Amino acid sequence: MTQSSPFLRLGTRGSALALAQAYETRRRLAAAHGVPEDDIVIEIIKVIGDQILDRALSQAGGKGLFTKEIEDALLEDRIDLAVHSSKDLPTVLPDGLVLPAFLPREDVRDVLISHTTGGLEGLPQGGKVGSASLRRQAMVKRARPDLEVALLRGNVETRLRKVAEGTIDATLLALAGLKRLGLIDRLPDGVTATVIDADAFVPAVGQGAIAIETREGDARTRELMAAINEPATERALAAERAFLHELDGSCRTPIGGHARVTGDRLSFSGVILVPDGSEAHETSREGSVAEAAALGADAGRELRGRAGPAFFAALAGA
Ligand SMILES: NCc1[nH]cc(CCC(=O)O)c1CC(=O)O
Repeated sequence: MTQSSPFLRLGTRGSALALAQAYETRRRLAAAHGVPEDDIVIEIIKVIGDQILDRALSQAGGKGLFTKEIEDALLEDRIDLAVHSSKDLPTVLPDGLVLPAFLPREDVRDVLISHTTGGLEGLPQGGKVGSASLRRQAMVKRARPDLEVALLRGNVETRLRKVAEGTIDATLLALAGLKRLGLIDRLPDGVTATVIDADAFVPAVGQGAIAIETREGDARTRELMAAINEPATERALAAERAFLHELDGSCRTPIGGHARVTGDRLSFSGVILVPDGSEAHETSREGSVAEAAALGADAGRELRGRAGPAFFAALAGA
């Protein structure tokens, strides 16, 4: 095939993690359709979220900061598919875009990176935990009110280095990211990784799952994507994204949502917290995978009702 007509044009951010996900997607597509990997061209697209490193993204406009420029490229027909961390995707897509495939999910759990062993319980009294995630900050405060949480942004390697250098006592990262980067087995000297149970520390909606976005009207690409979709992950994401959609489109709510699919059954756990961890509301659902989105939405509505307007008003003013 000539360079002017590749089999597919794949768009991605340029971070090491984004590229690892793009390569995995390309590998699966090439294998599924019997084409050389070189026929799937990777276009690296700069996004605003990668350039804002000095403040919490929730303050900089929240969701969409990692996706806007890539979605523009899709809408303008400069690429055929975009590869995203599901976690970074808003629950409402721009008109004309769809998510026709989710790849088999990596481990959904968070990992505590620290000098000490014993996970969160092993951290020193009053220790400092760096994270840019409102969910992780609130869950840390809930488990250990004595700990100080500090904003820590930057890519995975930068965050690991901050712990290694002792600027902070610990940080939390997605195990999925560490695995995809091959970092889990070569952490900097002196730091330990402790995987945290997903029931105790509910992961972010979409954590560990790669989502493929395409134009709604591009039947060819959508059909090509169907070959790499994993239904169990797609169903889990339907539940989690419906839950998130009921509660927050803005990325300002500390929120966790996690669905597990076993055969045709789905179980879902969701939690919302206030940023200092002093208040939390949790719920769960069990049901058929066929009603994934309805289960997630119903769980979201329950928590919205239980938390009440004052909970959300306090977040908006935070
Ligand atoms: N917000 C950044 C981001 N988006 C997805 C991942 C990890 C990979 C994943 O969850 O699929 C990360 C880094 C992290 O949270 O440690």
